[in-house]
Amino acid sequence: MSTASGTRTFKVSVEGNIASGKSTFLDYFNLSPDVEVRTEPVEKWRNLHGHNMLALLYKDPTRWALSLQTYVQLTMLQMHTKPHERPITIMERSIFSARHCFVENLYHSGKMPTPEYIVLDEWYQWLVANTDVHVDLIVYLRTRPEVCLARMYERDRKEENKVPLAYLNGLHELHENWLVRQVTVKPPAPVLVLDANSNMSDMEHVMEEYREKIMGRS
Ligand SMILES: Cc1cc2cn([C@H]3C[C@H](O)[C@@H](CO)O3)c(=O)nc2[nH]1
Repeated sequence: MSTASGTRTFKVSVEGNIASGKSTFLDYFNLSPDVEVRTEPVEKWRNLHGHNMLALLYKDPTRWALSLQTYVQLTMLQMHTKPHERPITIMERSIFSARHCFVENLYHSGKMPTPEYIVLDEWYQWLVANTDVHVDLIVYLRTRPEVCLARMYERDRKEENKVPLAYLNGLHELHENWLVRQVTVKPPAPVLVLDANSNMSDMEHVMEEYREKIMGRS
């Protein structure tokens, strides 16, 4: 994918569980003029023409999982395909984690009926085959679910205030299967695994190292 000015864009997706530290990690890259950071469009999911799709999901997942995940898939596709202005684009999550982590988790935890799961997968398979959603590198912020649970409650996003550890455990295992064990589907790009359990502010040196790794690969 080339930028408007014609140079090739290096595309990175930062993956990880809920409250694994992605926003903090992305903040470190927001400083560089060569990097465009594209954060997860969670505000769109919280206000779709006045409807809070995220709140609806957590209130009644079986009723609303398809609606939210269909809209997530659209907003992630928009994030992948928006014209790239800078040599490096770093995205918060991707159409891939939408499908292989969040949709999979809802389905395998019995919150999404099989026909709805198949409809989402048909859309996903067509989009991946017919649009340019490629990424060149995945950075996986690897955490223990208990660490995410504590950070999630500390962040205190109102829709998430009843999300149980079991939900984070499910998402964790799916990230591990996808990005580390690679037993289910192969990741779409090489994976850099970063241990994100310690407090992000203690990780300045690690962030610096990763910034060099990512800038070096671009
Ligand atoms: C790609 C993708 C991200 C994503 C986030 N979420 C939820 C988890 C968090 O509570 C919130 C912000 O990441 O949205 C979801 O239900 N489905 C998703 N799919």
